[in-house]
Amino acid sequence: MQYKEPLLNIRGLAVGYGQSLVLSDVALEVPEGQVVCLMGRNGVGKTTLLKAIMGLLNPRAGQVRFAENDLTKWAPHRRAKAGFGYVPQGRHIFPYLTVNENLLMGLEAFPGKKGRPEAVDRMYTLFPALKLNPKKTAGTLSGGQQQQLALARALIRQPRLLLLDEPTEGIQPSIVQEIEELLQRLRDQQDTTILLVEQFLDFALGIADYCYVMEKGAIVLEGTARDLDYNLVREYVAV
Ligand SMILES: Nc1ncnc2c1ncn2[C@@H]1O[C@H](COP(=O)(O)OP(=O)(O)OP(=O)(O)O)[C@@H](O)[C@H]1O
Repeated sequence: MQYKEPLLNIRGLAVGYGQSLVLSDVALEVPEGQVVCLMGRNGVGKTTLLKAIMGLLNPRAGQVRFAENDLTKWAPHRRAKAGFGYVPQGRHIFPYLTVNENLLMGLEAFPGKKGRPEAVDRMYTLFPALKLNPKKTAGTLSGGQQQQLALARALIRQPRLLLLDEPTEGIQPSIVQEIEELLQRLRDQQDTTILLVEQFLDFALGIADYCYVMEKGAIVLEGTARDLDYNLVREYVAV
């Protein structure tokens, strides 16, 4: 059978800040249509890896391949156009803009995109809580609603690969469950491929097809969510 390259294919990635090297020789694959989760304690390098994948940090070695193209030297906006959607840690919504304006900002870099009202309506169908408050200033929403808005702003462009940095951080359990259901629906119905950074173990194992565990800038454990040793993963993730 012919080898099919995973949608996202990271090889030998080394990334650092100034003198310090944070990631070394990281290899990670995200097959099309799957949810892959990256876990690990605070400070092991998960956000650094997502930023390097998004093109916000330049790697010192290694390759980022997407849909069989080498994107390693591509700028972030070019990766976004190629189909990357990124929801950073801390959400980074525009607090002084309304919910509706935040959603439209998701399309801003894509002036040629037609069907804006349809795109916005699609997001309101996915996130009914946002539909209740389209004119509300985003900064006054609850943490859970802000997270939903950040997700919607990334999803409005229908990215082929969604990069999510700790979507459950600081969010109440009922909204965590809503986000879990949404990610499952995205994977199952819309065929969105997801790379999720997450420290909330039950959430991660509940949604992921495949998991990587990171320690001190290197992948130390990987496997399907079903086969991974729960207690061992917990040891790596527990503070
Ligand atoms: N802008 C920066 N300049 C210098 N060092 C940084 C910078 N950002 C992160 N680091 C360092 O890189 C290492 C990895 O940080 P990173 O944020 O990638 O970890 P993380 O696993 O995502 O942790 P967290 O869950 O706390 O976000 C840490 O030691 C951190 O202090």
